[in-house]
Amino acid sequence: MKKNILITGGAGFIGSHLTRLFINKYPDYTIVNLDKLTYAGNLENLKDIEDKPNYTFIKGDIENMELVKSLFIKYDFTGVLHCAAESHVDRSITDPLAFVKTNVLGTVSLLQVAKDAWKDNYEGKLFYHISTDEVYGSLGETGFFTEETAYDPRSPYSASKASSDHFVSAYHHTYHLPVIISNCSNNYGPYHFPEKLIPLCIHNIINNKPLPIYGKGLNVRDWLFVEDHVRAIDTIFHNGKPGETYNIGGHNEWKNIDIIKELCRQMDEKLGREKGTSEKLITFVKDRAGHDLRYAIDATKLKNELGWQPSLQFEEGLSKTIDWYLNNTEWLNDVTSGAYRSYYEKQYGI
Ligand SMILES: Cc1cn([C@H]2C[C@H](O)[C@@H](COP(=O)(O)OP(=O)(O)O[C@H]3O[C@H](C)C(=O)[C@H](O)[C@H]3O)O2)c(=O)[nH]c1=O
Repeated sequence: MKKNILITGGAGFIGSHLTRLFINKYPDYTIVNLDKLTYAGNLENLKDIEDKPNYTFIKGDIENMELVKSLFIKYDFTGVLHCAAESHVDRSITDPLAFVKTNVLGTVSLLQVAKDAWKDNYEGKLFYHISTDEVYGSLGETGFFTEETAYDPRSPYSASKASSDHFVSAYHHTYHLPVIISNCSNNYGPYHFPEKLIPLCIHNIINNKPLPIYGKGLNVRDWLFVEDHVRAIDTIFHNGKPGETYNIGGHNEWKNIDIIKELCRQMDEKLGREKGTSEKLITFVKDRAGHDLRYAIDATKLKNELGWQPSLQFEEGLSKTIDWYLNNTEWLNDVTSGAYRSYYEKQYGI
């Protein structure tokens, strides 16, 4: 069946994996990727699919309602997969307003355009918001987030995502816009911008730089391979129930210090370095302000209702991820040096 779908933030980490999956799996779909190409959005992430006939890239901001309206008119979208977001918690602590702008105002602008474009006939339409488990706040040493857990965001980043989730739900309740939200745990995998824990430490191990561990490294995250996440989004987009929320997680909890030790172990082996070499780079630094202790997802609803489960064991996913970075040092050097940005700045005039 033919569909025209708008993916926002398709040049980002999760967005590029999602775009690739949809382009390759659904040749009958027309996919329009609207991305502002901020520091974390990178067209190199989509090099392998950029010439596909069902793919179009538009450089632009989700807050630009005139632009988004014109795209709805031109492409007659039946679906929106909304990935565009500022995503780094540390950046949100130093610049909260940037997060309100993109994550809150950007999402509401998009909702408004979708509602206006679809208001005469919601049949077959879906606005899908890709969100985070951080909206639920922080867990103690036990328990899991379920879809019924009350929102309790604690960082400017999670507050902005919680707010955007609430707007998505509000458009459903007030205007009956068909929406779905999924809240996912920490992702890892290829094309992850090296400001986040895993790619940052891979980059630093390669370059023999310190591995900064906040506090004592005892905070816990539930890690999911990004390709498993986008498979879940695909399943939910096609089979989920409008108005519903789905939690997505890896059931794969690690203390930060343990995950970095595992990363060091694998990288010493792959780089042919003596055992214990990379661990010596571990450096405990000042803790993140308001650092959430633990996230863990109960993804039973997704498993029972839609049959999704993670496919990859963590050690294997981490090994695949490290191999990708070792084979793509040019990508890593470009995104850390700014060479890539200046190339696309010239190309797209930003
Ligand atoms: C960058 C960095 C992080 N950390 C700690 C902080 C966290 O406890 C853990 C992971 O940090 P990271 O910034 O990679 O990810 P989270 O803060 O958990 O948030 C991530 O996962 C959720 C679901 C999203 O929704 C966010 O968009 C995504 O960024 O390592 C360090 O100890 N050192 C460092 O240098």
